[in-house]
Amino acid sequence: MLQSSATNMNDLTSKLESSQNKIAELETFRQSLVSEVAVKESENKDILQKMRHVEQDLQMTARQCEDEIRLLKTQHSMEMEQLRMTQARLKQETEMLETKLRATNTQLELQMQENTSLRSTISTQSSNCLALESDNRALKMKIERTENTVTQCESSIQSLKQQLSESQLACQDLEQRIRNEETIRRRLHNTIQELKGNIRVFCRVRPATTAENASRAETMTALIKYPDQEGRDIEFAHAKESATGIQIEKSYPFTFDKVFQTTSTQDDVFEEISQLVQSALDGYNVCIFAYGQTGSGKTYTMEGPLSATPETTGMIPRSVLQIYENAKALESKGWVYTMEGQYVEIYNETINDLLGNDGLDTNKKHEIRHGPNGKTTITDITTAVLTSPEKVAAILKKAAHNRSVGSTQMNERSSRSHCVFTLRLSGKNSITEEASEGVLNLIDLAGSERLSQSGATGDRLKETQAINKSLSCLGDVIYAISNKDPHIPYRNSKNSLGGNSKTLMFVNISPLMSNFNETLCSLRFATKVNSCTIGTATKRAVKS
Ligand SMILES: Nc1ncnc2c1ncn2[C@@H]1O[C@H](COP(=O)(O)OP(=O)(O)OP(=O)(O)O)[C@@H](O)[C@H]1O
Repeated sequence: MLQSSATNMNDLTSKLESSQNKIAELETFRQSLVSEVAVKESENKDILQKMRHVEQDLQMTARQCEDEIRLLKTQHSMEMEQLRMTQARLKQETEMLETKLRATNTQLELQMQENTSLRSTISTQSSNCLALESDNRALKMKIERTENTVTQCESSIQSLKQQLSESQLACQDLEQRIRNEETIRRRLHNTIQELKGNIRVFCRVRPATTAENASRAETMTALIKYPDQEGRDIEFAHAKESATGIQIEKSYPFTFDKVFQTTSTQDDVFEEISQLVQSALDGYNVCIFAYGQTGSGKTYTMEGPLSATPETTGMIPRSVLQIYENAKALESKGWVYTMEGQYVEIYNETINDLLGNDGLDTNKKHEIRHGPNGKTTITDITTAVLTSPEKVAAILKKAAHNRSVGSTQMNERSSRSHCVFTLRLSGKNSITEEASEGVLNLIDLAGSERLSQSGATGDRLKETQAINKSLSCLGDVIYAISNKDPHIPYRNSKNSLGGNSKTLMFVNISPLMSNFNETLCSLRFATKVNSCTIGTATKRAVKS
């Protein structure tokens, strides 16, 4: 055991010795390290010293750099601003230039187009020029020829002037002859009118109205025939429609101076009366009146329908216009006319002034006066001097407005009054020293229907009785004149006729079967009137 401990001791001693050696080595190494650390520390100090220097340098450099950078940045931003401004200016300039370029391009295109058209114009013009040059040559030749003709013409003008002065003398001579012939024409025209007889009768059949055509009962028109070519005959037949067809029960033939069928126009009718109207200008008393039952077309014939057109206007406006135009035309032959118009309504045997200012003044009394010179006048009545066609139209309008229009079962727009339009014409011829005084009476009579037919009662019955009385007086006057009765009952009726009138009666008839009996009465009365010869109308003697 001791042995082992000694061994261990040895071991430990050797170990201690090696450890001490190692410690010595380590001490040596530590000392070398300390010296080395000292060296390093001094180096480190140097380095730190250097680093501080470097740091200071760096800081200085950094500051300098920052200053430089700031400066550069300022410079840069200024340069950038300048650059932006330059860029904007450049952009603007570019845009302007582009716009200019576009305009220039358009102009260029236009110029090119113009150029092309100018080129073609130039080529056309040059070919035209060639043609003109040749025309010019031809014209020059023509001018030469014309100059020759002008010389010839001048000499013929001279001879024509000579002829003209001879013709003017002949013309004056012819004008004098025309004036003489106008006097002869008047005389001949009136002789013809006189030869035709004083009371002439024209029959007019009105067409069925639209309302009548629409109603079945009214559509039944009577059978009317116009057998002759001259338009003077009318045959009125009572017809019955049965299974075997239309059977004529009885036929009634009549003859008048003229028969106007349903298709006749206002123009056709006026053509036939215009000559008679002319007589008033030549100094005659002309009387045209329309007779017939209510709704037979008297007002249509004399005045025209309510809203008349130039085609449908009636005999009164047409006559006045014709007289006005003829009087104007006669001015060149030395005639100067004054025309005065009166328009009255005879209602219930009372005369009303249709041209009065404040509508119808029914309280104002008017009387008919027959003067010793054959002139018939009405007291206190408005007289309109007609100086223009407009004045004529205005008085006709005023009269239509004032006219009293009533209604019966027969016709809605039934007129229960007689209407008398009087036109007095005084003419003087300063060349021939002739003078004339004529009167034109245009009368739209009240409906002639019999009492039983009209269905009138009360005031209407009184009106119808007055109408019938005045119309029967009209018949009395006509018969008395035709029988050369010394007592002519003029004063029986306010609308009596003068024996020195050239008279025309329209008998207006309805085409309806329902009016058959009334139509027959009218046609029979008209036949009696037509058979009257009441002597020759005389021109009013006027001292010039
Ligand atoms: N020739 C014609 N052509 C067309 N229509 C007509 C004709 N004649 C008359 N008429 C029409 O027949 C109707 C009756 O005519 P109008 O009023 O002229 O009758 P009238 O005899 O004057 O009646 P009244 O006695 O009541 O005055 C009206 O509607 C009118 O327009």
